[in-house]
Amino acid sequence: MLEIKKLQKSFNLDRDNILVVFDEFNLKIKANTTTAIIGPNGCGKTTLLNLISGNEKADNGNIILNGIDITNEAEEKRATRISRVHQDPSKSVSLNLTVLENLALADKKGENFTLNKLIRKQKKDRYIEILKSFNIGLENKINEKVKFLSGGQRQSLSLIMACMKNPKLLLLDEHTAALDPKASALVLEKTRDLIQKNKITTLMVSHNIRDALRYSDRIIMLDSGRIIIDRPSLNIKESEIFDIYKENLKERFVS
Ligand SMILES: Nc1ncnc2c1ncn2[C@@H]1O[C@H](COP(=O)(O)OP(=O)(O)OP(=O)(O)O)[C@@H](O)[C@H]1O
Repeated sequence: MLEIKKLQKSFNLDRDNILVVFDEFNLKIKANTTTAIIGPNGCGKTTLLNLISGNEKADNGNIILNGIDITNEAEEKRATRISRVHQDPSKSVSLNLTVLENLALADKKGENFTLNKLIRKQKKDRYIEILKSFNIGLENKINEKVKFLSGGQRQSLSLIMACMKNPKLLLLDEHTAALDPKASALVLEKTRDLIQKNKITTLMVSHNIRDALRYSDRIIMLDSGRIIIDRPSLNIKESEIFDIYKENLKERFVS
């Protein structure tokens, strides 16, 4: 359902230096699966999500979502089908608006509206139901500004908002990296529930190999824009990933 064909992306660092991040990069992602993307700093994880979401433009190649070539589509247009949750909540939610106002905004993604007309009683009841089903007490904080919520509550809200319009593709960009271990575990559990319930195809970038393995069907490791591991998550151990990674680094420095 997501197909990336011969993707190329370089950045002009200065007049004489070009950094090639992806050179003829190919990837196929099956519908209703969760794929974890791991790899060292600078290997291209965020750039890949930026290219898929339209935040960065590809130099060449194709990105095809559900049979439609979206390579040249504007980010706003893609956003009606592709949702993203960032590590930094201020990129996903409006911190100075209330929980309810944020939900109303997410509900109107891709449409023209005025905020004060949005939150009618009927809608409010629906939003409260959605929050209740998440089961972390957010329904008691609907009129609270998001900046006063805990990190875990904020990321949970970001996630609910990202999934509200049933996206075809969900991009999780280290969305629990800034949380403490307990909040991170809670958000990851809730993420899995939401993805499974709504059957959302998901790409999850993570630096935590254990979480990546536990919460995905397939694990991909990138190194310098190349795939060096591509395995079902059930068929690979954390230690094996470290070994392959170390071996790859060694080869790179020897050659
Ligand atoms: N806008 C940009 N201009 C120049 N170079 C960039 C730009 N965006 C990314 N890069 C470079 O591209 C490479 C890949 O970056 P990217 O952020 O995708 O890596 P990453 O795997 O997400 O790393 P991290 O784990 O540190 O977040 C890095 O060398 C980075 O410095």
